[in-house]
Amino acid sequence: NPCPKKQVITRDPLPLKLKPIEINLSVIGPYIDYLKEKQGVNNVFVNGTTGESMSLSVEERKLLAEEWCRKAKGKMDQVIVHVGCLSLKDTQELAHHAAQIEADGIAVIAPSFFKPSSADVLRTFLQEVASTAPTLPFYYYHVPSVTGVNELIEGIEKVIPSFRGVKFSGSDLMDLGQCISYIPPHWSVLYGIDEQLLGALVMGVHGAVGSTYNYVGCHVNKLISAFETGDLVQARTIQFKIQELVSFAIKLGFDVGVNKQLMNELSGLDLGPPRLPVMTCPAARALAIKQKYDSIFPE
Ligand SMILES: CC(=O)N[C@@H]([C@@H](O)[C@H](O)[C@H](O)CO)[C@@H](O)CC(=O)C(=O)O
Repeated sequence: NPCPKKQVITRDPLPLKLKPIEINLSVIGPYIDYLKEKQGVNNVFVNGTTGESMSLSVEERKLLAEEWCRKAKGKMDQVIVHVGCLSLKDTQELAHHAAQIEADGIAVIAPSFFKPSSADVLRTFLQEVASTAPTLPFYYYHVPSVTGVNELIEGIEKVIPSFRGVKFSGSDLMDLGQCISYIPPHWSVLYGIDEQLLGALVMGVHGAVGSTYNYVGCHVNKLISAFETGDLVQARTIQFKIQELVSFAIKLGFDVGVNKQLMNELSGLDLGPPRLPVMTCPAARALAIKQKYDSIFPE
């Protein structure tokens, strides 16, 4: 019988939301205060992965970047605005805008639908973007699935004089080490895998950009200080705690939507839900991760 009478539906029904979730600029100011005062975070990287940039319109990204820059003035050391889009024109428009609003730097990820066919092609894409904001420090947002970083950065300063470093979101320590050993002293490599930052610090990264720093920022600052003073036992202890939290979350299902909910719960601010196709985190999952957080990092 091709048409069974009974069907068992085991999936949770998807929420039917016809209108996209709107951005809420009013929470940015209070969120900056929370990051600074409660997490000891003094630099922000906005409109990246955690900020769901790829789900936002160019206009929305401009409004968000503007508000971050305005509210962070005098409070944060740096606001780096990620401006990468699938379209070169949109990326250029956002880069130009970031310069107008006096962001401290821009970062660009490689387009991921029509992927650049070689490092040379990607370098040309980045060069075209950088030329629209030539005075802004420029960071390449490296996600290894798109292209190798080392072939890309070799000689890049000749075509992008404003090049200042890489946001490195790969786990290959050989690739990372070669990137760090290549770069001049005025560039930075910012590491993007929170659960293995300590390994990257040993390799020589200069900083870290990560989603979990929204709520473990204060602990990561202690990890970095412990590393810098040579207290590896303490640095490892903190790193292992972060690993415990992340692996617990991954087992339950960890994505940008879950992160967003954790930011809500742990900041105490109403930052709202994510936008489709990122799904809102089920309440039970957020609660379980929050309880785990509280047990790993008691007040
Ligand atoms: C793929 C991804 O979202 N990576 C995160 C990490 O912080 C990641 O969530 C964390 O290491 C847990 O795996 C960040 O690198 C993303 C990030 O910094 C950004 O918002 O641009």
